[in-house]
Amino acid sequence: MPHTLSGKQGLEFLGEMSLFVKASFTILVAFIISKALKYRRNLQTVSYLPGLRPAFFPMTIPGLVIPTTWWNPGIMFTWAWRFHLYKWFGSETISLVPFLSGPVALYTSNLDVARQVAGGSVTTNFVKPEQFSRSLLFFGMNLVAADGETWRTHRRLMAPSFNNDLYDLVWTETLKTYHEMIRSDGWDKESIIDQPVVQKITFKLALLIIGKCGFGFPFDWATPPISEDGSMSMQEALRIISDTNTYALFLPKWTHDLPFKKLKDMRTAHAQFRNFMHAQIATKKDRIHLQSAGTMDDSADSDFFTTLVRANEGQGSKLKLSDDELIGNVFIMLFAGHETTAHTLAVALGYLAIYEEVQEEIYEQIVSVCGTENDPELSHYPKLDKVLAAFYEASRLFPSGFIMIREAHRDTTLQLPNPVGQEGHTTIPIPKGTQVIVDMIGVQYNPRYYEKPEEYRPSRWYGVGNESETFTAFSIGPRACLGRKFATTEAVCYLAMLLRDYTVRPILRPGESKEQWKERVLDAKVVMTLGVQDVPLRFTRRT
Ligand code: HEM
Repeated sequence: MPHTLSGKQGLEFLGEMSLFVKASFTILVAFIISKALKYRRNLQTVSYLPGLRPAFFPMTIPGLVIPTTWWNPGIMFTWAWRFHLYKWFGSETISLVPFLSGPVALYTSNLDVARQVAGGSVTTNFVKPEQFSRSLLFFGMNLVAADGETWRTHRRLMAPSFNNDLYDLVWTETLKTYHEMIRSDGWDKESIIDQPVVQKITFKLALLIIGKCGFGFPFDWATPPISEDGSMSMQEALRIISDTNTYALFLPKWTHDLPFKKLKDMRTAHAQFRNFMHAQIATKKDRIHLQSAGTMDDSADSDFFTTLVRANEGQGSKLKLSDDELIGNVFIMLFAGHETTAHTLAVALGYLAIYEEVQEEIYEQIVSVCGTENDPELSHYPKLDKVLAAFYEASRLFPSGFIMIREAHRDTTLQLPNPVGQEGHTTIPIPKGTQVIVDMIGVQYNPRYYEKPEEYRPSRWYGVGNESETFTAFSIGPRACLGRKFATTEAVCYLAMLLRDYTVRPILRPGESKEQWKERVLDAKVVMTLGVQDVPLRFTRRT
């Protein structure tokens, strides 16, 4: 017999239902009120500075998976809105206050503000927040992620290795590697070489140069570094680590073991890379022990890998590194030392391919400085300022270190310079825990500093010295990039050889114009650093 509700039961049921609806409604109202109160508090925190009011903070899972829209800017908004963002709000420093979830932050495209937060002086009120440095800490504490006394120790240990002997070696090895590439990839047998993804060669080059010069690895173009079991090249492992770093950063740790292909690749790459580093460290330790015993000459071992391993062994320095710090620094130097340079070289070649007149101007300088027969020498470097400018300008438009995240570790203030044309500044309070993000894309597309910032114009850097702080893509102040001269030495040498021997042109799709190619190809993609889409190029040997 079908079960039916009596009148009394029906009333009770409706009563319970309405109780449930009432309870849900009350919870919803309480939730909305608490969010609204929190939102108001957050607006106070940023002194009601104009800015974005999205649902989520950009560096959260929704920020990563949902494309850039007005209600969810996502991780790419500083790139997607690079021409308008700060104009919209009439300020070079804006706030970002999510109304659903995530911390508040200030984003700045102003260099004076960047100096106040990212300069990294001893008395700084701002530190690198650990939750965002996590992607750099997979393998252990290191120079890039560290702060305070730990940072000072790591920097003091590493900085002396970045000297003229190193740059001499970088130059020599880049020349050698260029010739190896020409021979082993068969470029010497063809007059036209198509590279559908130029990053394949720029990444290989940059990894080999950091490996040879910074670590003394015995690899070359034909036999690049591979994992201990031979199953994965280290270039591939580092690419996967970089591509999947957002999973590692934002997904809870337990999810990393789930049986999805991306996660499996991530685990394999991490394991292979870790084994590779352990094997290299073991080999280096053996050498150091033999050298200490006087049975091996140590004059050739001046690379920073030796410095790190010695510090781990408690030799040669008062500064001791733990095992985790050793492996953390090995990873960071291999990583920072190649991905940044490789992306920027790909971008520079992409722009030079479409701006033929700029390419010709640079070619003429190369030939006038080095001739067409002999390889350039390191002493030519200062005279190849147009080559350096081509690289600098690529790095301005695609700054591989695209955001520098800092957090106030005590209550402090910031001086925000008034808009262009108005003297003075406005001081705003910054409560402890507030994030201040230096938007390097914003800085480098800021019309206050660059005329027609959207244009690729290497000439703006002609004559600008290698150390000049007017060039900001390597950051500023005591925490500026330690590898700047390393990167520019490698880039100038490689570009000088390549552009002297070959013309570079874009590989266009049928019916595609150069302008359309530029729109399609010279577009950013975020991995661990800011990269560029696959750049397809044609190299034609100059006769
Ligand atoms: C185009 C190439 C490069 C660019 C645009 C670049 C950019 C940067 C930026 C913006 C920072 C500051 C990051 C922050 O404070 O959050 C930085 C730091 C650093 N870079 Fe580079 N970099 C490049 C190449 C290199 C190379 C080749 C190496 C090593 C050989 C290197 C090693 C480092 C290190 C160790 C730091 C940390 C310095 C410190 O905190 O004391 N970089 N780089």
